[in-house]
Amino acid sequence: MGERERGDFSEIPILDVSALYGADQDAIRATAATLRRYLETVGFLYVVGHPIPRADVEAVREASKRFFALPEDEKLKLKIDRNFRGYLPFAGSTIVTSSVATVSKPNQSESIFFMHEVGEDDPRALAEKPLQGPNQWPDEAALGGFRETIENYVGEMSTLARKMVGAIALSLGLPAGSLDRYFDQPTTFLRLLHYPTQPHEEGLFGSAPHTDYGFITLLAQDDVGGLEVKNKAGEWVPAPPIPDSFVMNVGDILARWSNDQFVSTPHRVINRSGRERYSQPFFFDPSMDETIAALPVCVPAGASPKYEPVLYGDYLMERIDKNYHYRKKKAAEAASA
Ligand SMILES: O=C(O)CCC(=O)C(=O)O
Ligand SMILES: [Fe+2]
Repeated sequence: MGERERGDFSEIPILDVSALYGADQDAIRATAATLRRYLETVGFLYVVGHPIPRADVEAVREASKRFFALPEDEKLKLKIDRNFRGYLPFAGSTIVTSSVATVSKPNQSESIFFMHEVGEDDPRALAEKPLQGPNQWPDEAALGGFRETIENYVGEMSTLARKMVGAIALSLGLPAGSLDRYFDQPTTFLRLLHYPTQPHEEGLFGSAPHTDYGFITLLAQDDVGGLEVKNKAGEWVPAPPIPDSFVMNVGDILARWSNDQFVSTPHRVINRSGRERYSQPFFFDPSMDETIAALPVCVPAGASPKYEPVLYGDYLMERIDKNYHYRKKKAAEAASA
């Protein structure tokens, strides 16, 4: 890709990140510089050359398939709770804050969320801080090894995400560790998604056009395809499966933090393959109690930042309450109380 402006792309670029795991400073800088270009122009890229074993990605996919194959009443025992952990049944979320389209039909997917683990006796859970509590795990008797598989993957993905945090800092000309403190207690979501094959129907999506809320997303998908990313011309550019890659994208808080230097690009899923699709996005976000204010390096001299500073926890709660049916009623009640 040459000099290009934001949104001017017709395919999703591929970045080999293996240099980030070595000691060659020139190679690290070159990787960071390329990353910067992709985050500025596309907001999406494939990450290859990472050290996460294919078997660990596939183990999560197999665990996901086993979970979604359970009877609905078993899955509903883990129904998503006030801390946003658990099972979201088919047609349980509608994206209403989309800037891309007026969305009314429910997403054609079911999913289960696992967030960063917060034990019942953790001060954050005891203080009833929003979105801080334990995960809901399936019965070991029904799905042996499930929790271990998920927790191992979350550990590996967190390490990769921290590598990318360092590369993003470097890409902006900051010291590699300069953003680390924002992720001391990261807000993480592993979402396991199951998309049945869907009928041809206007305005019907597996995942309706949206942008992601957080900092970065690292997504593993199976070999079915169906993810599409919107370019400046309004075309939906496919992000087809590439073996051993993660699709990485900029979320809204990274765009905001970068004063819109980096772009949070709309994307959607339509699964008309005739096959079931499984994907596993991992969302890696700042600590809830960190304030996100425009990075000075991203604000032109003499200009003011485009956005007010925001506490990440407040920002996230607002986004989540707007987007999920099951929370809307509660949020409205709280607002009128
Ligand atoms: O399943 C996918 O490929 C994308 C899912 C997605 O965009 C999301 O959950 O935010
Ligand atoms: Fe997304």
